[in-house]
Amino acid sequence: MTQLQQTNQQVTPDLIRPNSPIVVAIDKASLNEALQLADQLDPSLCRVKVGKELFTRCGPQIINELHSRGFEVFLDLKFHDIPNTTAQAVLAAADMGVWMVNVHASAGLVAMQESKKRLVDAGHDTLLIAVTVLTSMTEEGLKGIGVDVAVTEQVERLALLTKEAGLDGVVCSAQEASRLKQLCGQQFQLITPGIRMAEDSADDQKRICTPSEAMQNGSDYLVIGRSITQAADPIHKMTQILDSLK
Ligand SMILES: O=C(O)c1cc(=O)[nH]c(=O)n1[C@@H]1O[C@H](COP(=O)(O)O)[C@@H](O)[C@H]1O
Repeated sequence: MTQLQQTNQQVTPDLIRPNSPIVVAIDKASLNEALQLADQLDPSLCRVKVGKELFTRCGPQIINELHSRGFEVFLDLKFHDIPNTTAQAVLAAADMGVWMVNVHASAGLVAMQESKKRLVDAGHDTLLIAVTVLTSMTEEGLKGIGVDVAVTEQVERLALLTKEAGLDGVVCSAQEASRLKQLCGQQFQLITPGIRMAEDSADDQKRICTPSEAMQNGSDYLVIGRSITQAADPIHKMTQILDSLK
């Protein structure tokens, strides 16, 4: 580990490791709104995800604030760049002490391998996962970007590439989870957004599942945003979701 990396690393306070598959996507537009929501959530019942909007507005301060409240944080910045840039960005994320970080599998094998190597070399145990095909995409959407195969085929191809690179798992739709567990093994972690209760609006998500379907299919973690964050009572909604998993 270099001196620079050492000095960049945050000392993370003691975090609570919840026995829960739920990761709440805190897709809010300001530090205040994000913390207002976080203060209603319980770090023993869920983890939280910080994505592009919130991180671009608040920077590392939001990570520190969530850590100080005991939350394990998934920093979802979906890095997609040349290998050196991707790997250095992953290292910078891990230096903040986050629980999980992601890249796009379509950045390629070398970018993923290099990212994993820099985490290992720096002694980080941050989980590193790769996005396969966004849950907002359909076969038609893939065709539009020149990928002329079925969504499931592309998801499987990118999951196998991610496994080959030595990453911990992938982001996929829960609709693909049982097939990916067969293909990549039980240890390969499946993080699944696009989770909706039957009564919820799908919004811009295309490949969706209910929480219980997702768990039955083999998801390890359920990323849930608007169903919880835009509910009149987010805690009540989360309790309903947890009950639906019993
Ligand atoms: O990497 C992600 O978290 C992600 C990948 C993906 O394929 N689809 C997807 O929706 N996400 C994220 O998961 C969250 C889903 O939010 P809701 O649709 O509001 O539940 C958002 O923060 C997305 O950025």
